[in-house]
Amino acid sequence: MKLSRTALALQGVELPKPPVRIVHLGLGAFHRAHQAWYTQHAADGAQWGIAAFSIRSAAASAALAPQDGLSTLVQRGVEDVFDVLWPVVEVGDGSSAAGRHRIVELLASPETAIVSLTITEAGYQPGSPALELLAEGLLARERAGAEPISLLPCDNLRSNGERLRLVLTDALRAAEPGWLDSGQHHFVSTSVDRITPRTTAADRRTVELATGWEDAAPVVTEEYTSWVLQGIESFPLGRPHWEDAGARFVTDIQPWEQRKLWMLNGAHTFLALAGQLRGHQTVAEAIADPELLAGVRGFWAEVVPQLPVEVEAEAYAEQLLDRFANPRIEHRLAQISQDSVAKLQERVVPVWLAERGQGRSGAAALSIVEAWCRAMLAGVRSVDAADPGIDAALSEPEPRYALLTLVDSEIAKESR
Ligand SMILES: NC(=O)c1ccc[n+]([C@@H]2O[C@H](COP(=O)([O-])OP(=O)(O)OC[C@H]3O[C@@H](n4cnc5c(N)ncnc54)[C@H](O)[C@@H]3O)[C@@H](O)[C@H]2O)c1
Ligand SMILES: O=P(O)(O)OC[C@@H](O)[C@@H](O)[C@H](O)[C@H](O)CO
Repeated sequence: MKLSRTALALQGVELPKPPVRIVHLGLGAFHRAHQAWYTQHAADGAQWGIAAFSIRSAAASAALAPQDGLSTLVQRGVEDVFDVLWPVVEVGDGSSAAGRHRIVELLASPETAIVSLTITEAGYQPGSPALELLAEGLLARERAGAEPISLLPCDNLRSNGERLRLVLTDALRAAEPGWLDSGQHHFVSTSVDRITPRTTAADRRTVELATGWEDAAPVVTEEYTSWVLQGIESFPLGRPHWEDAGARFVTDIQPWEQRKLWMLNGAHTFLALAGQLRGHQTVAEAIADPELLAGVRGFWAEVVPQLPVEVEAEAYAEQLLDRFANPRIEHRLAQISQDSVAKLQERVVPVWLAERGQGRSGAAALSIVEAWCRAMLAGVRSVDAADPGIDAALSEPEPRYALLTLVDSEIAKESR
């Protein structure tokens, strides 16, 4: 049996089908494992339907449309726990004319209260299709006279709400000078955490064997999840009560996002580069390598003193070791090694600067940047927005110095 609302209804399983109040851009695995999961587990979740759109490729929407937006969530701890995710009630292909038209229509609708995004870090670059769609939709909303909306970026970026506000203001400036500067919309910074690797054919088979239904796009994730949001007052049109599922609202997100971005994502970036250099393929393999484990621990020892006690960074580090070592989560290093230059600048260089500023060496942070250099010199490459700069640096007489300069000129000078 193929998974769909009709097929489940025939088996006596009636799932909620709430009206669309949330529009999501970036219909990947993570959105379903995280924001859709929180919505499903909010006490009032059955009032909040999500219309979710793929932006870059039609594959996710093509797989989920025949399933009425349903997908199976596999929470992979010691055992697998299977659940059907139902908050996504509509899916579309934002790369098609019809999909784009529907996104703009929904953004202009007074019923829409929230726009959330998982468009990868690249999606926040000027000119990205997601930003252009968002700009078009918000202008249509303005013309329709609908109320201001809440925008909720869920990508691994520092101050992602503010970042979105800035890039969107730029995107709108040409069309309507100064319009978005009036700040009538609400940009909510969020720190999101749940390791969700790309779904494999083996995962699809596992779901079919366990549940009896065929799901073209299940999602496999870990048990751990966390969602920290800044701006409880930023939802004038309402929101699901995500706190019921453990979401936490804070007044200052910075230490939380630093904990997550520096400790988890910084360590992932290191493991992805140094791990591939040492012939590993997954995070679990890499963290089992004593040399890499020592590198991660050394980096965390530099991060922890930079964070306030209330974020419990030491306890988070211990949890991370278990999460990274989970052999049942097959998180491939090649998936997480893209765009390393920008990631090092955001996740590792600030730790080095803070350590130096406090009179210490920052040696562990520096050794991560050096591992990246070694990877580039050894030809261990992934797609990177900085590729032209990397290629140019590699052909310099002093390639190591040129590579380090690309990441941070101070680091380059220090390690000359
Ligand atoms: N997977 C995780 O463990 C995880 C955890 C925390 C945060 N995130 C964030 O979520 C993002 C998506 O992760 P995922 O696992 O769902 O990936 P995915 O590959 O399953 O989906 C990515 C989605 O982003 C869209 N996209 C890709 N490049 C884009 C671009 N340049 N502009 C606009 N849209 C673009 C794709 O069309 C797709 O819908 C990550 O980049 C990260 O910022 C992921
Ligand atoms: O492309 P990145 O480095 O931003 O993210 C890759 C993984 O590190 C990331 O998806 C983590 O699994 C996630 O951030 C866990 O919450």
